[in-house]
Amino acid sequence: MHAESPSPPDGRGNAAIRVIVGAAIVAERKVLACARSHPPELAGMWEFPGGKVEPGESETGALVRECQEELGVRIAVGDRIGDDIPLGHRRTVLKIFAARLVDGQPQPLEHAALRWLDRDELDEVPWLPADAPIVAALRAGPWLS
Ligand SMILES: Nc1nc2c([nH]c(=O)n2[C@H]2C[C@H](O)[C@@H](COP(=O)(O)OP(=O)(O)OP(=O)(O)O)O2)c(=O)[nH]1
Repeated sequence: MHAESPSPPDGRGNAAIRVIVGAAIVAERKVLACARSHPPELAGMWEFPGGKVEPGESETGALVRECQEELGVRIAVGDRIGDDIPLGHRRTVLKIFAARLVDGQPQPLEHAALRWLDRDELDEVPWLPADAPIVAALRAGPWLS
């Protein structure tokens, strides 16, 4: 028996940390918001496209893959927005990156709906609760101005 030490906030040196990456895709001063279609308890809540970083994958690589799978687009990944966000599940963090479209127009291949939101529209959709600090950072920061 041993006491577990707290997870380091950035996951460095701890392979057990699960990272979920999300893309704040910005175009013409608007950010792309996506309505989840599953699981039932999350359906209808809005998020940034993304998902789990798979073993052996970089965070950027995972984000590019997820946006291709979910939206049918190629993105270029930019700077981090906000800090690591601990999720409810043990040892899971959410990291959001700014991104821009390189090829294609987003299609809701896995989501129930997509919306481009300008700064004044950010509160018009029910975001997943964990995304609140990112939405606040988008409102306060340079990305949508
Ligand atoms: N993609 C994404 N997930 C988010 C956000 N905010 C947030 O709390 N989450 C949570 C919801 C889910 O519990 C988890 C992501 O799981 P997921 O099901 O989208 O990941 P995935 O596509 O790799 O999973 P899978 O369906 O392939 O099993 O992170 C967000 O803005 N974007």
